[in-house]
Amino acid sequence: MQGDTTASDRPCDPRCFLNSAGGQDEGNTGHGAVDFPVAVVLPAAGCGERMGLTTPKQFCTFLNRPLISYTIESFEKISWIKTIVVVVAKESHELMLHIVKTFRHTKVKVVEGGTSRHRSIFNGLQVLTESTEGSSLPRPKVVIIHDAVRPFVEEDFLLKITLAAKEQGAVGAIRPLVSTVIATTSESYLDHSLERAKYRASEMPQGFLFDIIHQAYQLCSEFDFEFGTECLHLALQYSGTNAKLIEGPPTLWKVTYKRDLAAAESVIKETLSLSACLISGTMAETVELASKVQKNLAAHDMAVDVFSCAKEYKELLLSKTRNFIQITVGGGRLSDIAELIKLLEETNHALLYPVVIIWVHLYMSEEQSHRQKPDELTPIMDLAVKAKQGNILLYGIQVIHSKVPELWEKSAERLSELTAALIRDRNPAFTGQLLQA
Ligand SMILES: Nc1ccn([C@@H]2O[C@H](COP(=O)(O)OP(=O)(O)OP(=O)(O)O)[C@@H](O)[C@H]2O)c(=O)n1
Ligand SMILES: O=P(O)(O)OC[C@@H](O)[C@@H](O)[C@@H](O)CO
Repeated sequence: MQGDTTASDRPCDPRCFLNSAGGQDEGNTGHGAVDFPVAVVLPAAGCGERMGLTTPKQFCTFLNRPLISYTIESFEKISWIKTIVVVVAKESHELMLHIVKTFRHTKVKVVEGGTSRHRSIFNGLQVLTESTEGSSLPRPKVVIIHDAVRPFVEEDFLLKITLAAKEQGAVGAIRPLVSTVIATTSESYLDHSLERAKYRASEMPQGFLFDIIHQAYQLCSEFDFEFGTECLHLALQYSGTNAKLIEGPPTLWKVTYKRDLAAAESVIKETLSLSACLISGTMAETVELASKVQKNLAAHDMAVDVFSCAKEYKELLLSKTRNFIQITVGGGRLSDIAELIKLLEETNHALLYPVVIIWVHLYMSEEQSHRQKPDELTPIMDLAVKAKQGNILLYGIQVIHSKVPELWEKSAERLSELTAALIRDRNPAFTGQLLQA
Protein backbone atom coordinates (compact mmCIF):
# COMPACT_ATOMS: atom_id res chain seq x y z
CA MET A 1 0.00 0.00 0.00
CA GLN A 2 1.47 3.40 -0.91
CA GLY A 3 2.96 5.16 2.12
CA ASP A 4 3.44 2.05 4.23
CA THR A 5 6.48 2.20 6.49
CA THR A 6 7.07 -1.30 7.65
CA ALA A 7 8.45 -1.69 11.10
CA SER A 8 10.02 -4.92 12.24
CA ASP A 9 7.24 -7.42 12.66
CA ARG A 10 9.00 -9.39 15.39
CA PRO A 11 7.05 -12.10 17.18
CA CYS A 12 5.22 -10.81 20.24
CA ASP A 13 7.97 -10.73 22.85
CA PRO A 14 6.39 -9.86 26.21
CA ARG A 15 9.61 -8.18 27.34
CA CYS A 16 9.05 -5.40 24.84
CA PHE A 17 6.41 -3.32 26.57
CA LEU A 18 6.07 -3.93 30.30
CA ASN A 19 9.58 -2.91 31.37
CA SER A 20 8.54 -2.14 34.93
CA ALA A 21 6.84 -5.48 35.26
CA GLY A 22 9.36 -7.76 33.65
CA GLY A 23 12.37 -6.61 35.65
CA GLN A 24 13.88 -4.92 32.63
CA ASP A 25 15.51 -1.53 32.91
CA GLU A 26 13.09 1.05 31.61
CA GLY A 27 14.29 2.31 28.26
CA ASN A 28 14.31 6.01 27.56
CA THR A 29 14.63 5.94 23.82
CA GLY A 30 13.00 9.32 23.29
CA HIS A 31 15.12 11.38 25.67
CA GLY A 32 16.46 14.34 23.69
CA ALA A 33 14.68 13.38 20.45
CA VAL A 34 11.38 14.82 21.72
CA ASP A 35 12.04 18.50 22.51
CA PHE A 36 8.39 19.58 22.26
CA PRO A 37 5.32 19.01 24.50
CA VAL A 38 3.46 15.75 23.87
CA ALA A 39 0.06 14.90 25.35
CA VAL A 40 -2.01 11.71 25.17
CA VAL A 41 -5.78 11.35 24.93
CA LEU A 42 -7.15 7.98 26.05
CA PRO A 43 -10.83 7.57 25.11
CA ALA A 44 -12.33 5.37 27.85
CA ALA A 45 -15.99 6.35 27.97
CA GLY A 46 -17.42 3.32 26.16
CA CYS A 47 -19.75 0.72 27.69
CA GLY A 48 -18.00 -2.34 26.29
CA GLU A 49 -21.13 -3.92 24.85
CA ARG A 50 -19.22 -6.60 22.92
CA MET A 51 -17.51 -7.70 26.14
CA GLY A 52 -20.95 -8.70 27.46
CA LEU A 53 -20.24 -7.70 31.06
CA THR A 54 -21.94 -5.14 33.30
CA THR A 55 -18.58 -3.48 34.02
CA PRO A 56 -17.23 -1.47 31.06
CA LYS A 57 -14.19 -3.43 29.83
CA GLN A 58 -11.69 -0.62 30.58
CA PHE A 59 -12.55 -1.10 34.28
CA CYS A 60 -12.47 -4.91 34.25
CA THR A 61 -9.66 -6.11 36.51
CA PHE A 62 -7.02 -8.83 36.31
CA LEU A 63 -4.15 -9.39 38.70
CA ASN A 64 -6.00 -7.02 41.08
CA ARG A 65 -5.87 -4.07 38.68
CA PRO A 66 -8.23 -2.54 36.08
CA LEU A 67 -7.30 -2.75 32.40
CA ILE A 68 -7.09 1.03 32.03
CA SER A 69 -4.39 1.24 34.69
CA TYR A 70 -2.07 -0.94 32.60
CA THR A 71 -2.60 1.35 29.59
CA ILE A 72 -1.97 4.49 31.66
CA GLU A 73 1.23 2.93 33.02
CA SER A 74 2.48 2.26 29.45
CA PHE A 75 2.40 6.03 28.81
CA GLU A 76 3.21 7.27 32.31
CA LYS A 77 6.64 5.66 32.42
CA ILE A 78 7.74 7.59 29.31
CA SER A 79 9.62 10.71 30.42
CA TRP A 80 8.79 12.81 27.34
CA ILE A 81 5.03 12.35 27.72
CA LYS A 82 3.83 15.14 30.01
CA THR A 83 0.03 14.85 30.10
CA ILE A 84 -2.40 11.95 29.88
CA VAL A 85 -6.05 12.94 29.41
CA VAL A 86 -8.36 10.06 30.31
CA VAL A 87 -11.89 10.49 28.96
CA VAL A 88 -14.53 8.56 30.92
CA ALA A 89 -18.31 8.48 31.16
CA LYS A 90 -19.83 10.77 33.78
CA GLU A 91 -20.90 7.78 35.87
CA SER A 92 -17.31 6.44 35.91
CA HIS A 93 -15.66 9.70 36.92
CA GLU A 94 -15.37 8.87 40.63
CA LEU A 95 -14.19 5.33 39.86
CA MET A 96 -11.48 6.71 37.57
CA LEU A 97 -10.31 9.17 40.24
CA HIS A 98 -10.15 6.25 42.70
CA ILE A 99 -8.02 4.22 40.25
CA VAL A 100 -5.66 7.17 39.76
CA LYS A 101 -5.28 7.46 43.56
CA THR A 102 -5.00 3.73 44.28
CA PHE A 103 -2.33 3.04 41.69
CA ARG A 104 -0.64 6.40 42.18
CA HIS A 105 -0.93 7.42 38.56
CA THR A 106 0.62 10.81 37.76
CA LYS A 107 0.29 13.06 34.70
CA VAL A 108 -3.43 12.04 34.50
CA LYS A 109 -6.33 14.47 33.90
CA VAL A 110 -9.81 12.92 33.93
CA VAL A 111 -12.50 14.49 31.75
CA GLU A 112 -16.06 13.54 30.82
CA GLY A 113 -16.71 11.58 27.64
CA GLY A 114 -19.46 11.78 25.06
CA THR A 115 -22.03 9.50 23.48
CA SER A 116 -19.60 8.38 20.78
CA ARG A 117 -15.87 7.71 20.59
CA HIS A 118 -15.27 10.79 18.43
CA ARG A 119 -17.19 12.99 20.87
CA SER A 120 -15.11 11.58 23.72
CA ILE A 121 -11.86 12.22 21.87
CA PHE A 122 -12.96 15.79 21.09
CA ASN A 123 -13.74 16.39 24.78
CA GLY A 124 -10.24 15.16 25.58
CA LEU A 125 -8.65 17.51 23.01
CA GLN A 126 -10.69 20.47 24.26
CA VAL A 127 -9.13 20.30 27.71
CA LEU A 128 -5.70 20.69 26.09
CA THR A 129 -6.44 24.04 24.44
CA GLU A 130 -5.23 27.10 26.31
CA SER A 131 -8.45 28.84 25.41
CA THR A 132 -10.46 26.53 27.67
CA GLU A 133 -11.32 28.35 30.91
CA GLY A 134 -9.31 26.99 33.79
CA SER A 135 -7.31 24.71 31.53
CA SER A 136 -4.10 24.28 33.48
CA LEU A 137 -2.66 21.93 30.86
CA PRO A 138 -0.03 23.15 28.40
CA ARG A 139 -1.15 23.10 24.74
CA PRO A 140 0.81 20.18 23.21
CA LYS A 141 2.67 20.33 19.91
CA VAL A 142 1.80 16.67 19.25
CA VAL A 143 -1.12 14.70 20.63
CA ILE A 144 -1.25 10.90 20.68
CA ILE A 145 -4.75 9.40 20.55
CA HIS A 146 -4.90 5.82 21.84
CA ASP A 147 -7.82 3.59 22.82
CA ALA A 148 -7.65 3.04 26.58
CA VAL A 149 -8.34 -0.67 25.99
CA ARG A 150 -5.07 -1.25 24.12
CA PRO A 151 -2.74 -1.82 27.09
CA PHE A 152 0.38 -3.00 25.27
CA VAL A 153 2.14 -0.11 23.58
CA GLU A 154 5.92 0.23 23.46
CA GLU A 155 8.00 3.36 23.95
CA ASP A 156 10.00 2.92 20.77
CA PHE A 157 6.87 2.66 18.64
CA LEU A 158 5.33 5.67 20.39
CA LEU A 159 8.50 7.60 19.61
CA LYS A 160 8.19 6.67 15.92
CA ILE A 161 4.55 7.80 15.89
CA THR A 162 5.35 11.06 17.73
CA LEU A 163 8.28 12.10 15.54
CA ALA A 164 6.33 11.19 12.37
CA ALA A 165 3.32 13.19 13.61
CA LYS A 166 5.56 16.25 14.13
CA GLU A 167 6.91 15.91 10.57
CA GLN A 168 3.78 14.78 8.72
CA GLY A 169 0.92 16.29 10.74
CA ALA A 170 -0.92 12.97 11.04
CA VAL A 171 0.25 9.38 11.45
CA GLY A 172 -1.46 6.08 12.17
CA ALA A 173 -0.48 2.58 13.22
CA ILE A 174 -1.50 -0.19 10.86
CA ARG A 175 -1.43 -4.00 10.91
CA PRO A 176 -1.90 -6.62 8.16
CA LEU A 177 -5.49 -7.82 7.79
CA VAL A 178 -6.13 -11.28 9.17
CA SER A 179 -9.48 -11.85 7.41
CA THR A 180 -10.51 -10.76 3.92
CA VAL A 181 -12.89 -7.78 3.74
CA ILE A 182 -16.09 -8.38 1.78
CA ALA A 183 -19.12 -6.28 0.84
CA THR A 184 -22.57 -7.84 1.22
CA THR A 185 -25.86 -7.24 -0.62
CA SER A 186 -29.01 -6.18 1.31
CA GLU A 187 -30.08 -9.85 1.19
CA SER A 188 -26.77 -10.88 2.87
CA TYR A 189 -25.18 -12.29 -0.25
CA LEU A 190 -21.65 -11.61 -1.32
CA ASP A 191 -21.46 -8.42 -3.37
CA HIS A 192 -17.66 -8.37 -3.79
CA SER A 193 -14.45 -8.94 -1.86
CA LEU A 194 -11.48 -6.62 -1.50
CA GLU A 195 -7.96 -7.63 -2.49
CA ARG A 196 -6.62 -8.15 1.02
CA ALA A 197 -2.99 -7.32 0.13
CA LYS A 198 -4.03 -3.77 -0.78
CA TYR A 199 -5.62 -3.04 2.60
CA ARG A 200 -4.47 -2.73 6.22
CA ALA A 201 -6.21 -2.64 9.60
CA SER A 202 -6.13 0.81 11.20
CA GLU A 203 -4.94 0.45 14.79
CA MET A 204 -3.81 2.75 17.61
CA PRO A 205 -1.77 4.77 18.63
CA GLN A 206 -2.30 7.62 16.19
CA GLY A 207 -0.39 10.89 16.35
CA PHE A 208 -1.23 14.40 15.16
CA LEU A 209 0.01 17.93 15.28
CA PHE A 210 -2.45 19.18 17.87
CA ASP A 211 -3.75 22.06 15.74
CA ILE A 212 -4.49 19.72 12.81
CA ILE A 213 -6.64 17.24 14.68
CA HIS A 214 -8.24 19.87 16.92
CA GLN A 215 -9.33 21.83 13.84
CA ALA A 216 -10.65 18.64 12.21
CA TYR A 217 -12.86 17.95 15.22
CA GLN A 218 -14.07 21.55 15.29
CA LEU A 219 -15.16 21.27 11.64
CA CYS A 220 -16.44 17.71 11.44
CA SER A 221 -20.12 16.90 10.84
CA GLU A 222 -22.65 15.47 13.26
CA PHE A 223 -22.64 12.34 11.12
CA ASP A 224 -18.90 11.97 11.65
CA PHE A 225 -19.31 12.50 15.37
CA GLU A 226 -22.07 9.91 15.58
CA PHE A 227 -20.90 7.20 13.19
CA GLY A 228 -17.22 7.78 12.46
CA THR A 229 -14.49 5.46 13.78
CA GLU A 230 -11.39 6.88 12.11
CA CYS A 231 -9.48 9.97 13.32
CA LEU A 232 -7.15 9.78 10.29
CA HIS A 233 -10.17 10.30 8.07
CA LEU A 234 -11.12 13.50 9.94
CA ALA A 235 -7.57 14.87 9.56
CA LEU A 236 -7.76 14.29 5.80
CA GLN A 237 -11.36 15.41 5.33
CA TYR A 238 -11.30 18.56 7.46
CA SER A 239 -7.63 19.55 7.73
CA GLY A 240 -6.43 18.32 4.34
CA THR A 241 -3.70 16.25 6.01
CA ASN A 242 -3.05 12.80 4.59
CA ALA A 243 -1.73 10.57 7.37
CA LYS A 244 1.54 8.68 7.16
CA LEU A 245 1.03 5.01 7.97
CA ILE A 246 3.48 2.99 10.08
CA GLU A 247 3.16 -0.76 10.53
CA GLY A 248 3.19 -1.51 14.24
CA PRO A 249 4.04 -4.62 16.30
CA PRO A 250 1.37 -7.32 16.93
CA THR A 251 1.00 -6.07 20.54
CA LEU A 252 -1.26 -3.15 19.56
CA TRP A 253 -4.48 -5.24 19.67
CA LYS A 254 -7.62 -3.84 21.27
CA VAL A 255 -9.42 -5.61 24.13
CA THR A 256 -12.92 -6.03 22.69
CA TYR A 257 -14.27 -9.48 23.67
CA LYS A 258 -13.99 -11.48 26.92
CA ARG A 259 -11.25 -13.66 25.45
CA ASP A 260 -9.14 -10.54 24.96
CA LEU A 261 -9.18 -9.88 28.70
CA ALA A 262 -7.89 -13.41 29.38
CA ALA A 263 -5.23 -12.90 26.70
CA ALA A 264 -4.13 -9.61 28.28
CA GLU A 265 -3.80 -11.26 31.71
CA SER A 266 -1.79 -14.10 30.20
CA VAL A 267 0.59 -11.67 28.45
CA ILE A 268 1.22 -9.79 31.70
CA LYS A 269 1.76 -13.01 33.68
CA GLU A 270 4.27 -14.10 31.06
CA THR A 271 6.06 -10.77 31.39
CA LEU A 272 6.14 -11.03 35.18
CA SER A 273 7.71 -14.50 34.92
CA LEU A 274 10.86 -13.40 33.13
CA SER A 275 13.01 -12.77 36.19
CA ALA A 276 13.46 -13.71 39.83
CA CYS A 277 15.77 -13.06 42.76
CA LEU A 278 16.97 -16.05 44.77
CA ILE A 279 18.36 -15.59 48.28
CA SER A 280 20.50 -18.66 48.91
CA GLY A 281 22.10 -18.18 52.33
CA THR A 282 25.70 -19.25 52.72
CA MET A 283 25.59 -22.99 53.54
CA ALA A 284 27.19 -25.21 50.89
CA GLU A 285 23.96 -27.22 50.42
CA THR A 286 21.75 -24.14 50.03
CA VAL A 287 24.21 -22.49 47.64
CA GLU A 288 24.36 -25.71 45.60
CA LEU A 289 20.55 -25.95 45.53
CA ALA A 290 20.31 -22.30 44.47
CA SER A 291 22.68 -22.93 41.58
CA LYS A 292 20.65 -25.95 40.42
CA VAL A 293 17.39 -23.98 40.60
CA GLN A 294 18.94 -21.03 38.75
CA LYS A 295 20.06 -23.36 35.93
CA ASN A 296 16.71 -25.17 35.75
CA LEU A 297 14.68 -21.93 35.71
CA ALA A 298 16.80 -20.60 32.86
CA ALA A 299 15.23 -23.44 30.84
CA HIS A 300 11.88 -21.84 31.70
CA ASP A 301 13.07 -18.52 30.24
CA MET A 302 13.47 -17.12 33.76
CA ALA A 303 16.60 -15.09 34.51
CA VAL A 304 17.45 -15.67 38.19
CA ASP A 305 19.83 -13.43 40.15
CA VAL A 306 21.26 -15.19 43.21
CA PHE A 307 21.99 -13.20 46.38
CA SER A 308 23.69 -14.81 49.38
CA CYS A 309 21.92 -13.00 52.16
CA ALA A 310 19.29 -10.56 53.29
CA LYS A 311 21.55 -7.51 53.58
CA GLU A 312 21.57 -7.32 49.78
CA TYR A 313 17.80 -6.81 49.78
CA LYS A 314 18.13 -3.18 48.76
CA GLU A 315 20.07 -4.10 45.62
CA LEU A 316 17.67 -6.95 45.07
CA LEU A 317 14.70 -4.56 44.98
CA LEU A 318 16.39 -2.37 42.39
CA SER A 319 16.18 -5.28 39.95
CA LYS A 320 12.43 -4.57 39.68
CA THR A 321 11.61 -8.26 39.59
CA ARG A 322 8.32 -9.32 41.17
CA ASN A 323 9.50 -12.80 42.14
CA PHE A 324 11.58 -13.74 45.20
CA ILE A 325 12.77 -17.20 46.28
CA GLN A 326 14.36 -17.60 49.72
CA ILE A 327 16.06 -20.81 50.87
CA THR A 328 16.26 -21.46 54.62
CA VAL A 329 17.49 -24.43 56.64
CA GLY A 330 16.50 -26.03 59.93
CA GLY A 331 13.85 -24.64 62.28
CA GLY A 332 11.19 -22.40 60.84
CA ARG A 333 13.04 -19.34 59.50
CA LEU A 334 9.92 -17.40 58.67
CA SER A 335 11.44 -14.33 60.32
CA ASP A 336 13.61 -13.82 57.21
CA ILE A 337 10.50 -14.04 55.04
CA ALA A 338 8.63 -11.62 57.31
CA GLU A 339 11.53 -9.17 56.94
CA LEU A 340 11.39 -9.43 53.13
CA ILE A 341 7.60 -8.89 53.15
CA LYS A 342 8.05 -5.82 55.36
CA LEU A 343 10.62 -4.37 52.98
CA LEU A 344 8.44 -5.03 49.92
CA GLU A 345 5.51 -3.33 51.62
CA GLU A 346 7.61 -0.32 52.68
CA THR A 347 8.86 0.16 49.10
CA ASN A 348 5.40 -0.37 47.51
CA HIS A 349 6.98 -3.05 45.34
CA ALA A 350 3.60 -4.77 44.89
CA LEU A 351 1.62 -1.63 44.06
CA LEU A 352 1.17 -2.34 40.34
CA TYR A 353 1.82 -6.09 40.09
CA PRO A 354 1.40 -8.97 42.56
CA VAL A 355 4.74 -10.05 44.04
CA VAL A 356 5.50 -13.76 44.55
CA ILE A 357 7.62 -14.98 47.46
CA ILE A 358 8.54 -18.64 47.57
CA TRP A 359 9.93 -19.86 50.89
CA VAL A 360 12.04 -22.95 50.24
CA HIS A 361 12.50 -24.92 53.46
CA LEU A 362 15.49 -27.30 53.18
CA TYR A 363 15.73 -30.29 55.53
CA MET A 364 19.27 -31.64 55.77
CA SER A 365 17.95 -35.21 56.18
CA GLU A 366 14.79 -37.34 56.18
CA GLU A 367 15.12 -37.69 59.98
CA GLN A 368 15.24 -33.93 60.45
CA SER A 369 12.04 -33.56 58.44
CA HIS A 370 10.31 -36.13 60.68
CA ARG A 371 11.48 -34.27 63.80
CA GLN A 372 9.92 -31.05 62.47
CA LYS A 373 7.00 -30.06 64.69
CA PRO A 374 3.91 -29.08 62.63
CA ASP A 375 3.41 -25.88 64.64
CA GLU A 376 6.82 -24.61 63.50
CA LEU A 377 5.55 -24.35 59.93
CA THR A 378 1.90 -23.42 60.34
CA PRO A 379 2.77 -19.67 60.81
CA ILE A 380 3.26 -19.52 57.02
CA MET A 381 -0.53 -19.49 56.62
CA ASP A 382 -0.93 -16.53 58.97
CA LEU A 383 1.92 -14.69 57.29
CA ALA A 384 0.48 -15.46 53.83
CA VAL A 385 -2.97 -14.13 54.76
CA LYS A 386 -1.44 -10.85 55.94
CA ALA A 387 0.91 -10.58 52.96
CA LYS A 388 -1.95 -11.11 50.49
CA GLN A 389 -3.58 -7.92 51.75
CA GLY A 390 -0.50 -6.14 50.37
CA ASN A 391 -0.70 -7.96 46.99
CA ILE A 392 2.13 -10.31 48.02
CA LEU A 393 1.62 -14.02 47.34
CA LEU A 394 3.58 -16.24 49.77
CA TYR A 395 4.07 -19.92 48.99
CA GLY A 396 6.08 -22.62 50.86
CA ILE A 397 7.97 -25.58 49.41
CA GLN A 398 9.74 -28.19 51.52
CA VAL A 399 12.71 -30.13 50.09
CA ILE A 400 14.95 -32.79 51.69
CA HIS A 401 18.66 -32.86 51.01
CA SER A 402 19.98 -36.19 49.76
CA LYS A 403 23.57 -37.38 49.66
CA VAL A 404 22.66 -39.51 46.62
CA PRO A 405 23.45 -37.22 43.66
CA GLU A 406 20.62 -38.53 41.44
CA LEU A 407 18.02 -38.08 44.20
CA TRP A 408 19.36 -34.62 45.05
CA GLU A 409 19.18 -33.65 41.36
CA LYS A 410 15.61 -34.93 41.15
CA SER A 411 14.59 -32.90 44.20
CA ALA A 412 16.12 -29.78 42.69
CA GLU A 413 14.26 -30.41 39.43
CA ARG A 414 10.92 -30.89 41.24
CA LEU A 415 11.59 -27.73 43.27
CA SER A 416 12.32 -25.78 40.07
CA GLU A 417 9.15 -27.06 38.34
CA LEU A 418 7.01 -26.08 41.33
CA THR A 419 8.71 -22.68 41.58
CA ALA A 420 8.19 -21.95 37.87
CA ALA A 421 4.52 -22.95 38.06
CA LEU A 422 3.81 -20.83 41.14
CA ILE A 423 5.54 -17.79 39.62
CA ARG A 424 3.83 -18.22 36.26
CA ASP A 425 0.29 -18.80 37.60
CA ARG A 426 0.33 -16.42 40.61
CA ASN A 427 -2.72 -18.26 41.93
CA PRO A 428 -3.82 -16.77 45.28
CA ALA A 429 -5.51 -20.07 46.21
CA PHE A 430 -2.15 -21.76 46.93
CA THR A 431 -0.75 -19.03 49.15
CA GLY A 432 0.21 -20.23 52.65
CA GLN A 433 0.44 -23.85 51.47
CA LEU A 434 3.55 -25.98 52.11
CA LEU A 435 4.22 -28.03 48.99
CA GLN A 436 6.65 -30.98 48.82
CA ALA A 437 9.39 -30.96 46.17
N1 LIG B 1 -18.67 6.90 23.60
C1 LIG B 1 -17.46 6.29 23.60
C2 LIG B 1 -17.28 5.00 23.01
C3 LIG B 1 -16.02 4.40 23.07
N2 LIG B 1 -15.01 5.06 23.71
C4 LIG B 1 -13.71 4.43 23.88
O1 LIG B 1 -13.11 4.15 22.62
C5 LIG B 1 -12.23 3.02 22.77
C6 LIG B 1 -12.42 2.02 21.62
O2 LIG B 1 -13.80 1.78 21.48
P1 LIG B 1 -14.47 0.30 21.62
O3 LIG B 1 -13.42 -0.75 21.67
O4 LIG B 1 -15.55 0.19 20.64
O5 LIG B 1 -15.11 0.42 23.09
P2 LIG B 1 -16.65 0.31 23.43
O6 LIG B 1 -17.43 1.27 22.62
O7 LIG B 1 -16.73 0.42 24.92
O8 LIG B 1 -16.98 -1.20 23.01
P3 LIG B 1 -18.35 -1.72 22.33
O9 LIG B 1 -18.35 -1.18 20.96
O10 LIG B 1 -18.18 -3.22 22.41
O11 LIG B 1 -19.47 -1.18 23.18
C7 LIG B 1 -12.55 2.38 24.12
O12 LIG B 1 -11.50 2.64 25.01
C8 LIG B 1 -13.83 3.07 24.55
O13 LIG B 1 -13.93 3.19 25.96
C9 LIG B 1 -15.21 6.33 24.28
O14 LIG B 1 -14.28 6.91 24.84
N3 LIG B 1 -16.43 6.93 24.20
O1 LIG C 1 -14.88 1.85 18.85
P1 LIG C 1 -14.50 0.84 17.80
O2 LIG C 1 -13.94 -0.44 18.39
O3 LIG C 1 -15.55 0.59 16.80
O4 LIG C 1 -13.34 1.58 17.01
C1 LIG C 1 -12.04 1.54 17.42
C2 LIG C 1 -11.23 1.33 16.17
O5 LIG C 1 -11.93 1.55 15.04
C3 LIG C 1 -10.12 2.32 16.12
O6 LIG C 1 -9.48 2.27 17.34
C4 LIG C 1 -9.10 1.95 15.05
O7 LIG C 1 -9.69 1.31 13.97
C5 LIG C 1 -8.33 3.18 14.62
O8 LIG C 1 -9.22 4.15 14.16
